[in-house]
Amino acid sequence: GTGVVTATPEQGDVEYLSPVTIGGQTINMDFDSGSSDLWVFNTELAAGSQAGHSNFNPETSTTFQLLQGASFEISYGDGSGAAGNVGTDTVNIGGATVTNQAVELATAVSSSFVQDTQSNGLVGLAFSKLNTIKPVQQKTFFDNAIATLPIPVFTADLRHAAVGAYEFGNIDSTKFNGSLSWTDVNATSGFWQFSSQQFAVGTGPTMNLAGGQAIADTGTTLMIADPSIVNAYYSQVQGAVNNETVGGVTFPCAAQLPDLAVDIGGNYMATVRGDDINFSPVDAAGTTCFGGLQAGTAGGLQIYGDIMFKSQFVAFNGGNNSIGMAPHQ
Ligand SMILES: O=C(Cc1ccccc1)Nn1cnc2ccccc21
Repeated sequence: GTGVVTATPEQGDVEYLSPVTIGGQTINMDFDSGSSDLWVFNTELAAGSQAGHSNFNPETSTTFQLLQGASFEISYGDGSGAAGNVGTDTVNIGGATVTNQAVELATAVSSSFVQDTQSNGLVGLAFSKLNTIKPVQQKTFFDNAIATLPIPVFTADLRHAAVGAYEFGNIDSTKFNGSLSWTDVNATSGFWQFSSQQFAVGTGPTMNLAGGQAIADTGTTLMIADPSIVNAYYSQVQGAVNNETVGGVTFPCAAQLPDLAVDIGGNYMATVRGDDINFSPVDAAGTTCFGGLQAGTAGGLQIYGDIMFKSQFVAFNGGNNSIGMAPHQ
């Protein structure tokens, strides 16, 4: 069957939380198309780390089974991470159910996860080759569910400061304008990766980024793009500066922000709304704002995170490794 769950933004759209039922226990988790581990806060964690969180209790689940000798250890691009043991249990996401899903029980989590008490773990939705479980790598929820879904797809409908949805096994065409533009994905890296070699700032000319590559990553808050894109963009924003102290580009919160169009696989120019690139104030007075578009390393892999998803409905097709995109309805 299909599955649909709400995707509720935290304050400031830092991340989106969705309800996941593990062994009959419903826990709000962060769906992450940029990684491939399903790990959860749980009663094995130190009490100080559990505080404030919903903690899965493997002992009260009648379907949980420990995966003897298995462990995981994951670290993310922002330096955060988690590690622990592994079991299997029945995982139900909005009706889409997998009976023997690898459920990773963190025994150690980094402080940024402990502090974010609304998030109680991650559901990795990138390719299973990135799963960190040893000695035997395990499959993601989507990989396990795909054979039972009417169509081998999950979709992300993330909104600015509003409740959206993740859906498995169905494409809800009432959620986007026009038709989806489909692009082949190169799964070699384990990410939902595609070429992105052109961009345009506002009504300006289309510019080239030879060899540009990007991933669709719901687990990243911002949009990390090549410095050439970031410089071209903020050259059009009065008062934009590279602010070392806060660690990125800031500008006056009153600034008029142009849209940014980025190429998706040579088939489609995805327009990211300028408003969504005004991410958050950095000062109490709300005078200076932090950009939702920030620079990665020149020539590096670009990370199209939630800032892009707020403008684009995205379908991930695991049947033929492609991504479909269209503006939100
Ligand atoms: O790790 C990344 C991408 C990233 C961010 C910053 C610098 C370099 C690369 N995103 N991500 C994907 N899942 C995540 C989970 C937690 C934190 C970040 C997460």
